[in-house]
This record gives sequence, structure tokens and C-alpha cells, in this order.
Amino acid sequence: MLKANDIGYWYDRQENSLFEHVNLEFESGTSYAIVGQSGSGKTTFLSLLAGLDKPRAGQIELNGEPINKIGLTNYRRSHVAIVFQSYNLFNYMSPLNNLMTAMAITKSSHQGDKEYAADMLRKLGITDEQMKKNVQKLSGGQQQRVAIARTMCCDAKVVVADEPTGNLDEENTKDVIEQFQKIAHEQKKCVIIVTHEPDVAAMCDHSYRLAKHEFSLEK
Ligand SMILES: Nc1ncnc2c1ncn2[C@@H]1O[C@H](COP(=O)(O)OP(=O)(O)OP(=O)(O)O)[C@@H](O)[C@H]1O
Repeated sequence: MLKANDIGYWYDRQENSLFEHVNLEFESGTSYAIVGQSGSGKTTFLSLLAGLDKPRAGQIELNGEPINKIGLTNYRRSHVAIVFQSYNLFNYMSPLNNLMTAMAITKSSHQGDKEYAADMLRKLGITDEQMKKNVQKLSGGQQQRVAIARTMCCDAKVVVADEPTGNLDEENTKDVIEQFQKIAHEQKKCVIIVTHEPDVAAMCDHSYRLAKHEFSLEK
């Protein structure tokens, strides 16, 4: 579904490249972890998959079409949903309005359907009372669940997450990764998670390690 086709990336000079000639395929209905030492380039690679930056060499393809042909803005709006460590919710809104806004921005097929949004939040353990409060009144784990529910309301088939459990305790971490697994297996999305936590990688279907400028399949 999503393919890194001979990808290379460097910030300043090619001799300092983070990685080159990367060929990886990510399928729908499957979750992937990307692990590797700090500074190895995991976040950079994820930002290429998410269309937030362009590779220096090669191309990212979605169902055989280069994403720069789809248009990066169009790709980001319609095909990819991003979950960050810091949740990135609208802080002045309730969980429900965060989801309604995301559905409107991405022109989701569920746009305007408040009950659908509420259902997604309930699935993630957000109560009817909590979904109407300002998101800042929720705990970190609850805010991350709202961010995950947001990806479930959007039609995007690719879900990328950068250290989504970085701010969470063990219990919330397990819970959040279980939700990502459901998104992959039940909604048939392609979920790609950058993590430094071995437990998180172990819960994903597959795990790639970025080391010495190369990706290798660990699982
Ligand atoms: N905008 C930038 N300009 C120049 N160098 C950068 C930039 N962003 C990141 N880097 C460098 O590129 C390398 C890879 O960074 P990246 O954030 O992708 O690594 P990472 O594996 O995600 O690290 P971590 O696990 O610590 O988040 C690092 O050495 C970093 O300092």
C-alpha cells in the first residue's frame, strides 16, 4: 500500500546521509514499529512517509502513485493521519469538537456526524461527560486516546505515530497500542509507529530497526 522506493535523506550534505536506498513496503491491515537509536533518523523517515518533508532521493508511493503526484497537501489531508507524542489537539475545544473539526478539515465521509464521533470516543474509554469538557481537563493518557479517536474518524488509510506513548505510563501505553492494533486490524489501516520502547515494538505486527543508515526487519 505505502512504499518507500529507493529513499535517501540527508540534512546538509549527502556524505552525512541518515539513510540511502531504502526500500520498504507497508501493507494495510498491519501495524509496524520503527525502532533505532536516538538520532538515527526515525522521525525524519516518518515525516517522509507522512508527506511532511520530501526525500532527497527516491519517492514515497501510495498504491503505486508517487505522493508528490497526488500533491503533498492533498496527500496529508486525505490519506494520512498523524499522532504525535504531544497529542496536538485544539486545546480550547472539547474532545467531541476536536473530532468534528478534524472530520470537517479532512472532508471525512463521517463529516458532521456527531454520534459517530461520540462513538469513537466511547470506544476509547472517553465518557460522555469527558467528551464535552475542554481537552485540557483530561489526563495525558485520555488526551492521547482523543488523538487516536481522531484518526478513526478520518478516512485516511495511513496512520503514522511518533512516540505516541512517550508521555504515558505502562498501563496507558498498553491500552494505546491495543487501540492502534484495532485500527490496523479492524479498520484495515496501515499503522506505523516510531518508538524507543521495546514493549511497544513487541506489540506491533512487525518491527523495523534503523541502524547504521539501514533498515532491517526484526520481526
Ligand atoms: N531540521 C534539522 N536540521 C538538521 N539536522 C537535523 C534536523 N532535524 C533532525 N536533524 C538531525 O538528524 C538526525 C536524525 O534526527 P531524527 O529526529 O530523525 O532522529 P530520531 O531517530 O527520531 O531520534 P530520537 O529517537 O532522538 O527522536 C539527528 O542527528 C538530528 O540532530
